[in-house]
Amino acid sequence: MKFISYFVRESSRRIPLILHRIQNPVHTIHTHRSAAATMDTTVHSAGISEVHHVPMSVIKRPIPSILDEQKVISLMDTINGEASEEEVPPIDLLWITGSEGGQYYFSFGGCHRFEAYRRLQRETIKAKLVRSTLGDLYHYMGSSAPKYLA
Ligand SMILES: Nc1ncnc2c1ncn2[C@@H]1O[C@H](COP(=O)(O)OP(=O)(O)OP(=O)(O)O)[C@@H](O)[C@H]1O
Repeated sequence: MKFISYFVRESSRRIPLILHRIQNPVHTIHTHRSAAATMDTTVHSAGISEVHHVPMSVIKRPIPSILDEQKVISLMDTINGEASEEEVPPIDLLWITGSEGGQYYFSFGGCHRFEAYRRLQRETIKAKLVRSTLGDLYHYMGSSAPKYLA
């Protein structure tokens, strides 16, 4: 019994240490899957387990959000709580490589979570990166999709 509890404790310590650097400016991947991250996936990110800490400054949100103020405030409280932040799942980002090699991160959903992280002046937000193409962006933006990526 003592051995089992030692093993469980040691394993759970190791999980958050699985950190890698993949590319700038998205520095880290972790494969730790919280209950929220596991259960609260979208159709786009259902097969993606890696969660990245993506700098807020690199995320493009071309469509303005319509926000429920109470929900933003409630999310800010949850995110600020040391124990409760895990209850907020990662947002999805469309990750597009431009024709000249630049990396672009577009966000369409996750409006309330993004706004809560923004108001809290967090430098990064938890996100799943959904590999996407300019064609995918056209689905969201039609002809307003940025031409500089093509
Ligand atoms: N205090 C809270 N208020 C609202 N959602 C919370 C809160 N704490 C944790 N959550 C979780 O955060 C997620 C919020 O996702 P939700 O789809 O409701 O909003 P959003 O994606 O940020 O905004 P939108 O759907 O408008 O784009 C849910 O998975 C919810 O369970």
